[in-house]
Amino acid sequence: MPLAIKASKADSSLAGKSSSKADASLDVESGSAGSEPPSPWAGAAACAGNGKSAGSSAGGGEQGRTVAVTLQHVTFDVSEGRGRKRHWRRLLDDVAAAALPGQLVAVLGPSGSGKSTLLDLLAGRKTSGRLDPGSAILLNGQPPDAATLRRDVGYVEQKETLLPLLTPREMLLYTAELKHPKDSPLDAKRRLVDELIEQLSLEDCQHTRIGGALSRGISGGEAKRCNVGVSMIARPAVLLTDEPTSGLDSFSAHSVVSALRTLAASGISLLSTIHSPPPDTFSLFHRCLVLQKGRVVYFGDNGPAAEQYFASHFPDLRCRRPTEGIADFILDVTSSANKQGAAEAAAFADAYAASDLRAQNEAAIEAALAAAAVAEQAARAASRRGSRRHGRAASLASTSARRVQKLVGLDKQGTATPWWWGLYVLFRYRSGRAYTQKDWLLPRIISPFIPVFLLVTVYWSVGDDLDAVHATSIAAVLFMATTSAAYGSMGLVPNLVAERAIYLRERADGLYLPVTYLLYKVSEELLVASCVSIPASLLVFYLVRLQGSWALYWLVFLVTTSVSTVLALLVGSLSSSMDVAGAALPAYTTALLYFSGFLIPFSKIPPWWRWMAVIDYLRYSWGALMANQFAGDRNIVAFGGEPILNYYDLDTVNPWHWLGWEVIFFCAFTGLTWVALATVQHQRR
Ligand SMILES: Nc1ncnc2c1ncn2[C@@H]1O[C@H](COP(=O)(O)OP(=O)(O)OP(=O)(O)O)[C@@H](O)[C@H]1O
Repeated sequence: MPLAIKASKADSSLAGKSSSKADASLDVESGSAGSEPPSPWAGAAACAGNGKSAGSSAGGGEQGRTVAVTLQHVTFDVSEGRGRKRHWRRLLDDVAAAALPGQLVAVLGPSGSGKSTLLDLLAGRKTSGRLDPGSAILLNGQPPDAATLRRDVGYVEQKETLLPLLTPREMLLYTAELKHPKDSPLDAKRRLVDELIEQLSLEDCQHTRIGGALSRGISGGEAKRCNVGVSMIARPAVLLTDEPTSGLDSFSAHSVVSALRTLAASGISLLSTIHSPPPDTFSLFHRCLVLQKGRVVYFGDNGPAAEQYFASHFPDLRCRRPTEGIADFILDVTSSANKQGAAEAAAFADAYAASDLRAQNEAAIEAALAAAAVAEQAARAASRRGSRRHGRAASLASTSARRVQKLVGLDKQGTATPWWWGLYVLFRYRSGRAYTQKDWLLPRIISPFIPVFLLVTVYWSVGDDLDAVHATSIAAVLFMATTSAAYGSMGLVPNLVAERAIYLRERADGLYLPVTYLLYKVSEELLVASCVSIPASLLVFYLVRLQGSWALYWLVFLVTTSVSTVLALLVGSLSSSMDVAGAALPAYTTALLYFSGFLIPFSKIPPWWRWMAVIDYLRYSWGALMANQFAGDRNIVAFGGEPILNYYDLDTVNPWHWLGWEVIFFCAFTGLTWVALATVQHQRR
């Protein structure tokens, strides 16, 4: 257990005196493994020198562009509680730090210290809270607009969002096809993928299926590195990674951080949150930013400099154990201080606030900003268009987090490729692979034939004798055919909910528009459903000996399946979880069966429920099938001497018109699903 941090209560003069020694470390080489970059602030010059600023460079994927990230006075609050108990809680308090080109910066701190919040803010992905007007989050000295964030900042979420059926190579190429302009040659995209596979050491698993929770695939470390590769496809100048080593053994964790280090060496500014890395892995980071309860406890070089800082500012602090890494030590002493009380918890941050190290860091950030401003000015002069865009850029520094999110979240409509290209790529890579997988294909082919088998064997040739008893059986056959089409799509819901994290990440990355995803999903399912529906409807129609037009029977069956498919998509996009979706769709479909006209004829439905029958798409399906079957002379007398269509209030129905109504339902549900996919947010950050 660490000693109580008595020294932390020392006044600022103590901190100031002792810091001078530690602060000298800013000018020396990083104590971490490897050689680059030579000085902590070397990137500032690089960024000023390349003349390409975040606001002025051309489209994403441009190699050699460098971007310095600077944070000044970043203060962020979220609201908690309801009604009169509502209050603001401070998650980040006056944070100042920087990540310069070529630097790998570790963001460290006890659980709940605000590490992910900081990354989310940097990426513009925070969906709630307010950023203090004095906060400045700048890329090359400029508040970024949505397009700049999308182009220059890559974000690797903690949980992998990879497509289980693809291999790492296919996953990267698929992302490249959507993230780069459609006109850029496929060979160039392949070369980029080759380069990333090499940088991330994915050669051995590049042709192995990624797999998922239930199917064996690549290892955890390989999946993490592939996840990083997906974010690197657009060649962002800044990469943010949230706990890239979580859940990995020490060897895999080291390989992931080594890969990040390689990426940093190519000029990327990299910030990564990390938890308890092994000492040799942590030594790969150039700099570290330590947060405690949202305040900066240390920002400086990793390795001996950090050790020296803590030793000189807190002489009463326990010594580092022989086998303990500096990251574990910092985490242990800050977490213990959190448990000891508010004064102890604040002591580390208070000491840093009063230290020369902080003053030096702030001066260096100012210098980096000045250098970036010179580069920006040159770039602006070179491009009037760039200048106009710059003028329009909303000030991220003085905006609320909701606005930040609006800039890059729901408003994020910009994609690198047109919608039809997105549809082609989704279909080619995702559907192309799904169609070859028996786990995906067989349930969709076999399940429609189960009700067909039952209908055919139970009602074999029943249509040969059109008497009152058989007419009732045929009405039941048509009702069951409708019901099976409605329930058949329910199996899609779990797949949709499970895929949501991938959809949200791909949308946030600007890979495609909601309408593209919707069209891909609907066409992927309906292509299979159309093929299966032909033999299924032929079997029922001719073996049960139904009458009327087979084409109409098939079309009604197909359109009903289509409506239920879109409905499954709608429920999947609206439901917050698998449990909700699993309960909502069967409940809604069962309610529709009551009002479909078979169980209760329309005129016998209580008046206050008739509206439900009017908007019940199954009523139009079954009604159209009945009108097709019993039209004209076939409208035989059934129940109580009444012709069957009259009994069911279907005597005036034109089956083609009712099929048209079904098509209208299909369009309406498709529109609603599009709105749901575009607006409903399930991830609150
Ligand atoms: N939108 C929000 N609304 C309310 N509280 C939030 C919100 N976002 C984050 N928090 C809270 O802020 C604190 C910091 O969260 P954050 O995820 O940034 O911590 P962290 O340092 O990344 O923690 P960990 O290491 O455990 O992942 C936590 O207590 C979290 O519950």
